[in-house]
Amino acid sequence: MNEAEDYRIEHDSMGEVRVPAHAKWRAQTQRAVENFPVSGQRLERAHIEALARIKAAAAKVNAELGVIEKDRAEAIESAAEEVAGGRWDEHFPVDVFQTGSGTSSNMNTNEVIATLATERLPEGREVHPNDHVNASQSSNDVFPSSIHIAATGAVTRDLIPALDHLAAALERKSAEFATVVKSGRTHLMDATPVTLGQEFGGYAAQIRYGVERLRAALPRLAELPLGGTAVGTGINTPAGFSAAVIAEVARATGLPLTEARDHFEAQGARDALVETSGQLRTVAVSLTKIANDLRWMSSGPRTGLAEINLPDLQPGSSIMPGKVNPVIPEAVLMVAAQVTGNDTTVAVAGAAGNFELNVMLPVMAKNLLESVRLLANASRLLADRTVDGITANVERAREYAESSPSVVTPLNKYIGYEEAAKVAKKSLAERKTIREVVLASGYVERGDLTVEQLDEALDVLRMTRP
Ligand SMILES: O=C(O)C[C@H](O)C(=O)O
Repeated sequence: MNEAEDYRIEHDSMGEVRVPAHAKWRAQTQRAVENFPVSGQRLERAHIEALARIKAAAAKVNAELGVIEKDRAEAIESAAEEVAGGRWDEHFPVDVFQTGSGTSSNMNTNEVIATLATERLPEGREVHPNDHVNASQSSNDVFPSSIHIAATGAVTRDLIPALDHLAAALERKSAEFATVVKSGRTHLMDATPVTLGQEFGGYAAQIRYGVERLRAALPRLAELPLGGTAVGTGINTPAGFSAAVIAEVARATGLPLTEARDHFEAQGARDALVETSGQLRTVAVSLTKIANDLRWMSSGPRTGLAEINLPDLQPGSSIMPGKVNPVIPEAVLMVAAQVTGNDTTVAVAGAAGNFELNVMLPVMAKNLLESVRLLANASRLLADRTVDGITANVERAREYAESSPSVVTPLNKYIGYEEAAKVAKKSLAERKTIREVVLASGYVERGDLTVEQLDEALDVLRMTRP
């Protein structure tokens, strides 16, 4: 710490440490602050809350099981509630890139709560960070449990509602654009017609499936290793502790948390975090496809596709007057890139478990929780600031659909694929419509099809509902 700063002396099992006078944390946190000045990034708010919820529940159950005294337990519970509520976040200074088990953050939580709890008790009645706040626990079960709690909360309360919101916005546009016919594109080349409504319906389904994917991962994400303590065996934990603490945290948070079915899987591996991150990556991939389609369809206004208009949100250029850019889809694309990168980090970290513990836990937490937050915010912005305000350039979209050489496709059944290909090429070479070429090429006279059949076959809206 800074020499000029006011300090007090704290102790831990390694000796004395100078701690800033104002700090609620103690010696082990201070050592971690000095050992890990790496990124300047701290635990996410939801993560601190989850740690504190575990400490409150553990204190209650420890008192019920006779592990700690009632007055200390009540003081810990009350202090932990305040920490959970966010009042003491600035007293969580430890960098994310720290000890791989999260011991420094677990001890940071123990120390802050011990200080706050001691302040609530009569003079001389101390609360010890290890003996009381951490009683019946280890970082190895508490810290991963806190990640699972925070992630379950963030996925169910932030991300899934945000994705539902985006899907609903896309579904409204799908209905609004049900009869707006446009050229389909495959390989970025003109294909047979679709409606804009069909495209938006597809986007909505992508997002709905993303929600299904996340819900499918939730039962495993919500399984907690709590009670396994150091290596999954539950050493130093009284019988019944694990189930009772998890039930208490589930009650306090309203989340569907359960005890790990296998405490050795739950302690040695973090596969459920990897799985959830993979589902987040799929959502990011869906958003990338949607954002890119919106950018292409709104490109122009003169020299691009210009089939749709996105709402004008801000001047796009510092030098080109009047230019407006698709800024929200661009932000969404960057979020998706970040989430994809975060997923790689989570996967690499997830693969790094050895024997009874994974020691890349804080970085998994940071990346997973950041991905959830970014995706939730980006989905809401995309819905509210872009999708809701999209309008269609109906005429232009129809013009493209009608001029696509691929509208010749329904003629296959009358004149065969090879003749139809000749018609398509001729229409392009001679800059004529398919209809004009068919009429000029004698197919009607030869009895291959009637003019009525030709008009019906070339009806672009009909082609979208064969
Ligand atoms: O901090 C703990 O409770 C355990 C630590 O992570 C360890 O296994 O060395």
